[in-house]
Amino acid sequence: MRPHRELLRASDAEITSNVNDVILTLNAGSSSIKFGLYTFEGQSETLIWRGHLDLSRQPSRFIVTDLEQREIDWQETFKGSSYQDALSRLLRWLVEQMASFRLVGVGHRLVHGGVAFNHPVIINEQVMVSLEKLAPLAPLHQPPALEGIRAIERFQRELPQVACFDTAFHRTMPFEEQVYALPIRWSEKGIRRYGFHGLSYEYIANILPDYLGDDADRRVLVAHLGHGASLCALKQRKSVGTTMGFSPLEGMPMSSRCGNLDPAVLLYLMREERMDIESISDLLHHHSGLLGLSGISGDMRELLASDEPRAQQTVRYFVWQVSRQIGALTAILGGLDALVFTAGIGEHAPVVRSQICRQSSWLGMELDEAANSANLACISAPASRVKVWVLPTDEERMIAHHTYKLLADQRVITNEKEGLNDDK
Ligand SMILES: Nc1ncnc2c1ncn2[C@@H]1O[C@H](COP(=O)(O)OP(=O)(O)O)[C@@H](O)[C@H]1O
Ligand SMILES: CC(=O)OP(=O)(O)O
Ligand SMILES: [Mg+2]
Repeated sequence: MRPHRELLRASDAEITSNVNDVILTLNAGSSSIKFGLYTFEGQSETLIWRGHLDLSRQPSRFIVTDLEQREIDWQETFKGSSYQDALSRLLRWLVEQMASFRLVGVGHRLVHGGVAFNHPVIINEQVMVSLEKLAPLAPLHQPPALEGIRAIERFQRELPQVACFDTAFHRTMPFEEQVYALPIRWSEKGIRRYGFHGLSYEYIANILPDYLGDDADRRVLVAHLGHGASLCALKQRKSVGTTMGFSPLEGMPMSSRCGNLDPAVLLYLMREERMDIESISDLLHHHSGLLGLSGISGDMRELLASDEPRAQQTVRYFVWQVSRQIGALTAILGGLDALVFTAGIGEHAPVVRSQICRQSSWLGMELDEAANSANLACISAPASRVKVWVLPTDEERMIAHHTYKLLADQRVITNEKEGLNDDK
């Protein structure tokens, strides 16, 4: 199940770098930071270490693993539980590693790129001003990512940093997917559907031919089911529709986010319950979804392990809503050839996959339950008309790829190999 690195090659055949030069990737989430360290030999990136700082449980955890997923550093707890504390812990660890490596660039996942950012960009002050303006549209993700950029700037001022956008992959969606039925001037002002999880979908689109062969270009739905959850409809491996919209709140219910909601509910909460903007935002982002419905947990692992009827009802609700959206996006595609599960729930919860496929069996989807339980790559029965896959996503690799390519194209990273050889 390892990704086919060839597909993620930089197109410029000239690009090479010193093997000790590394790029750091940062993927800031609402309750975690995922990071990776990559070297670039020739034209393709190689992961050295990846790590995870989990702030959702106390004590906060800092874990670093190598290519074989062996833990190479493990700090059960570190002082404090804020995003700042986590970043400081990460930067301290990085300094310890710099005896063996030279950090030449940092790539960040920026959830929101608005209409302006269709491609990765090198970050400067002007870019930062634009990104800060977009922060209110993704309050769980954009502020921590911006904090990460500032922290790296304080750490090493001259280090080039690159922003890679979740929204960029969805710019191929047609007009019908990109606008709301508001007077068109609102769309021109940026009140439109952007879509998210784009780096994850781009990665899956890149590796699809390895698994699906020629069928990769047919009608494919990707279900990114993690802490946040969305679906993306792919035709010729380009996004033609997605469930998230203006912000990562739209679409399916998520860990603590509500998903689709009649806008009249918000008007009611303001008018009748006298709720202010901050409390509504807190309700929709932090207290809704699986957590709000079950009253138990927003973590699918805990819901699946619980005997409480409300936990089981919440899992059924999630399955129902995902299946509903599978039907809607299949209509946009005009039929379905393959369904791909990815991200935390998609990759690790066979029970949820099985229930979703059972509810979508009317589409011609039939699982091989043994393959599903074993988390194999192809989990559909041989006779299934719609093929079903489990493909682990890798947003970090996508960020590393974009960062290296952009910095090399712009000659911000230079080829020092010859110089090194001369020294020998
Ligand atoms: N073994 C598992 N079974 C069920 N759900 C799981 C499992 N492992 C992880 N998850 C779910 O995946 C979520 C995290 O997914 P992930 O893609 O890492 O999300 P994010 O990037 O948004 O933090 C958790 O909230 C948890 O509900
Ligand atoms: C956009 C989004 O919801 O991201 P995540 O799933 O990482 O929270
Ligand atoms: Mg994620």
